[in-house]
Amino acid sequence: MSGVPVLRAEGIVRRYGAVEALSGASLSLSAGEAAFLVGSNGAGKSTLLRCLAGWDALDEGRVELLGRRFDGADRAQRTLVAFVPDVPAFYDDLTAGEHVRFVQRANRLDPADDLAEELMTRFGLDGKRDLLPLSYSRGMRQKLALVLAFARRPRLLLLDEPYGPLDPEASRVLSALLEEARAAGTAIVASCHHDVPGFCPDAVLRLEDGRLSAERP
Ligand SMILES: Nc1ncnc2c1ncn2[C@@H]1O[C@H](COP(=O)(O)OP(=O)(O)OP(=O)(O)O)[C@@H](O)[C@H]1O
Repeated sequence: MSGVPVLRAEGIVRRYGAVEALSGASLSLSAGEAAFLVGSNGAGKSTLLRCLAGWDALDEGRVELLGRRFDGADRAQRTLVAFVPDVPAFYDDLTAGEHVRFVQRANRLDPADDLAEELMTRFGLDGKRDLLPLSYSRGMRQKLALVLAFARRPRLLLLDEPYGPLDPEASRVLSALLEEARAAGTAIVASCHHDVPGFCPDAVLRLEDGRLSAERP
């Protein structure tokens, strides 16, 4: 499969009524490539990430995951993708630790694989596993969502404003995790309004008026 991009999007159009949020967005990312998605408020960043994740239907265009059309319907394909939206959602009645176990089971991860536990510790959540995410602060919920996403070792990682609510220490942890995921061959798209500490993307994707342009530093 070498040479086949992990993610390829061609001519994505997404409309909300009369508003055309995306007007033909195209991109391609290989294994181990990380792109930051930038653009002003309302430029369409969240919309693009939701379309790439298979959460929103496209009005036109096509998304391919490892060379196969992807629309979020196929379970096996879905296990390859992790998406952390701008406001992560959790089950009301499950503790943080139960979320971790649920994601491990749902994705058939090896129970002996303690990456999730290691991630909980790196984000300082190891003493908070018996609490409900509802009782977490916004930054703690973001950390838990990131733990659940990275623990799956996805081929494609999509992150909507992942640094937003994180404190400087947690931001450094996230940058280190992105670096490790990139080294392991994960393709990454993360929307960001600012430069972040400790991580330099391979490409910057700029959304303007629903159109996407790529800059490779
Ligand atoms: N559910 C919706 N219904 C109607 N319009 C929507 C919906 N979601 C997004 N839009 C519109 O689509 C456009 C793109 O919105 P989107 O949230 O993707 O932008 P964004 O770049 O993520 O913005 P921000 O930086 O503020 O998070 C905006 O004009 C927005 O008003």
